[in-house]
Amino acid sequence: MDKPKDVANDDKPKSRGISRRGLFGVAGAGGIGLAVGALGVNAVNAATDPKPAGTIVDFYGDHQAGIVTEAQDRMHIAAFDVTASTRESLVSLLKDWTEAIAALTQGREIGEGATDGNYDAPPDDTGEALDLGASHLTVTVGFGRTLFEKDGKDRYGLAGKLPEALIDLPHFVGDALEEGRSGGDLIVQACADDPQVAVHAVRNLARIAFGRASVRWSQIGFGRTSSTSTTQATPRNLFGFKDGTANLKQENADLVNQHVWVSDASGPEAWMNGGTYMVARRIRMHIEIWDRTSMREQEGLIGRTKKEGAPLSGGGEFTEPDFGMQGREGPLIAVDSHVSIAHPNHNNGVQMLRRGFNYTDGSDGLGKLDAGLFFIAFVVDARTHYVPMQSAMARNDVLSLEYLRHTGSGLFAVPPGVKPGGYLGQTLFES
Ligand SMILES: C=CC1=C(C)c2cc3[nH]c(cc4nc(cc5[nH]c(cc1n2)c(C)c5CCC(=O)O)C(CCC(=O)O)=C4C)c(C)c3C=C
Ligand SMILES: [Fe+2]
Repeated sequence: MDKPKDVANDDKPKSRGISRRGLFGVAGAGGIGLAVGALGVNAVNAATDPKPAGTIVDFYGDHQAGIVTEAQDRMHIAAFDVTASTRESLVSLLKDWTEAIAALTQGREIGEGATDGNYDAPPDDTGEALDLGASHLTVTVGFGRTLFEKDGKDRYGLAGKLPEALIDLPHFVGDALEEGRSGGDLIVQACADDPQVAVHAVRNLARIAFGRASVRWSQIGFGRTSSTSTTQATPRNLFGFKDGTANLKQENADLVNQHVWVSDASGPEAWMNGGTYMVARRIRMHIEIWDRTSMREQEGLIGRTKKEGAPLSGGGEFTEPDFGMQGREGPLIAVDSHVSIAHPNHNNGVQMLRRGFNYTDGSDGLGKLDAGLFFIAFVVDARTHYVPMQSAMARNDVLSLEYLRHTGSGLFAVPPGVKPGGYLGQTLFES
């Protein structure tokens, strides 16, 4: 099946003027796979009017949106396995995605729209986001290690451009990773105010990818667990604690430049300048056990108060923790508490930009909620900014040891932002 679909994409008309009737006329002979593959080719050349600017996050810029831009409340993230048989076909996918994302993030319909196309063909846009506006949609795209090299094969001539920082994350103590929730050649993180807008974006990008990439895993997140701007209130995670208090915030550009954006890559890695690395971990939380844990123990495990999110050493939510302050039985913030283990003072000064989401996927076979935190962090280098902290947590953080289980994992190189007329990943393919 791979070949005909690729042929459909690789043989795409050079002129954008081809009619959908023509495309589907050809597709009719080749079956539905060809039809949808062809749709992806021509998916975004007719645009409806942009929605009011108030809910639009600019897609174009030096960096991709969806990183330091204000964290929205809803997310749909999907990893893809690339099935394209040529480099050209992969590039055509990234170009089609770029055009589609530029439209979607402005609240525009894809292609000829959800209702205005050929009456005898499936609509270009699936339609469920009609009337919902842009909803602050951001779509952030990244590349997994396997895009560069898979099973010893350099499928797309990218092996020489594999950044050293795009490692296979090591196994951490207690990891219970599921293959079907881990890895992927491409990642697409769609965040929005409205869940249907985020789901619509991923669904339509998957549709455009048909024949060139297929969804490997996906996750819906329903509530943000971080703030990325000082203008945002700190949300709560499913343990009921404020999460994101000490997060890196967009207003602190110096720290963001130091800890998030790649700026000194050179030679074959220069394409990553302006980019970053996304760590994604699906972390199941043992909600039922937590709910039977005393308030004293809950606060001790986190190292902050539940109500205000203030450090147990005193002050308000944004007071710096004082790890030396002693109580009757030792430090007020326990050395094995989560914030102590995660604090930059105990991690060589490193910080990360967390942008995770609460999730629930119903209940497991034992009647327990399959719920937790889909952890996402953006870092300049996971080798310095994630692996040591996660190793320490996996070994010493009582919260992690007793209440958390990592079930999914991924590390992705997120290329720089797109300039008008350019496409996602252009620096990788054209440098
Ligand atoms: C390896 C990195 C981290 C993982 C994994 C992680 C999981 C995780 N965290 C919470 C709840 C909270 N985390 C908080 C702070 C915090 N967490 C990390 C890193 C990881 N967390 C950092 C770097 C920090 C900031 C530390 C600091 O500088 O003080 C907090 C406190 C509030 C806050 O600052 O955000 C909570 C609460 C859960 C529930 C969880 C996995 C499910
Ligand atoms: Fe944390």
